[in-house]
Amino acid sequence: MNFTPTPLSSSYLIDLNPFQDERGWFARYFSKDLFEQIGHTKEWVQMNHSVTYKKGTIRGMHFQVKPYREVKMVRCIAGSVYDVIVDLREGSPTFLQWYGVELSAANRRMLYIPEGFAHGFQCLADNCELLYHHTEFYTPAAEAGLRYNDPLLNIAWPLPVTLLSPRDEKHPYLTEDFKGI
Ligand SMILES: Cc1cn([C@H]2C[C@H](O)[C@@H](COP(=O)(O)OP(=O)(O)O[C@H]3O[C@@H](C)C(=O)[C@@H](O)[C@H]3O)O2)c(=O)[nH]c1=O
Repeated sequence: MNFTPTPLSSSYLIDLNPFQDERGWFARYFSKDLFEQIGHTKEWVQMNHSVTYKKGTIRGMHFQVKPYREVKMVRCIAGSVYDVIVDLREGSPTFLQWYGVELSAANRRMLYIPEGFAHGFQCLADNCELLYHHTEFYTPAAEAGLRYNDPLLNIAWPLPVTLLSPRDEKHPYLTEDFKGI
């Protein structure tokens, strides 16, 4: 595995190093010792899988607030998505900056998302599948979200939006006095 820091501190793009032979390939995508080198010491307590049917659909932007903030690691195993994170850490030098990257079944990249970030993605193809690893349990009372099109974030989504969940249509817009999570 190769860990490449993104412009938002403590978040990483992770590339696999597959062993290839005539049968196919084999790759490790988590190893406690290697992840400790990037400061990851928590346990994954939940793993989720989503399928999104339609190109252009957005899911996000989601996060959990204290004391249920969580690290997430995401990986696309079918299709291709534009994956976006937003730094919501109070006092961070990159507060409210976003970073986007294509994750696909073909490039096998993963994104490591520290606590204090919002996360979302747009499907670049039909039938995209994502795997998520979480360090906290799903806690509906701690769930929160940002609007994908918040003018204070100005995220450059690559495609017109074809579908959003009713919940994602209703997240509040940020205000100038937002101090972070
Ligand atoms: C996120 C989540 C949802 N659910 C339930 C609640 C709801 O009935 C149904 C669908 O939930 P949602 O509409 O919130 O799913 P979705 O909009 O796909 O939420 C996901 O979005 C991406 C961007 C993320 O980063 C994920 O962590 C997660 O927040 O699944 C769980 O049981 N466990 C979970 O961990």
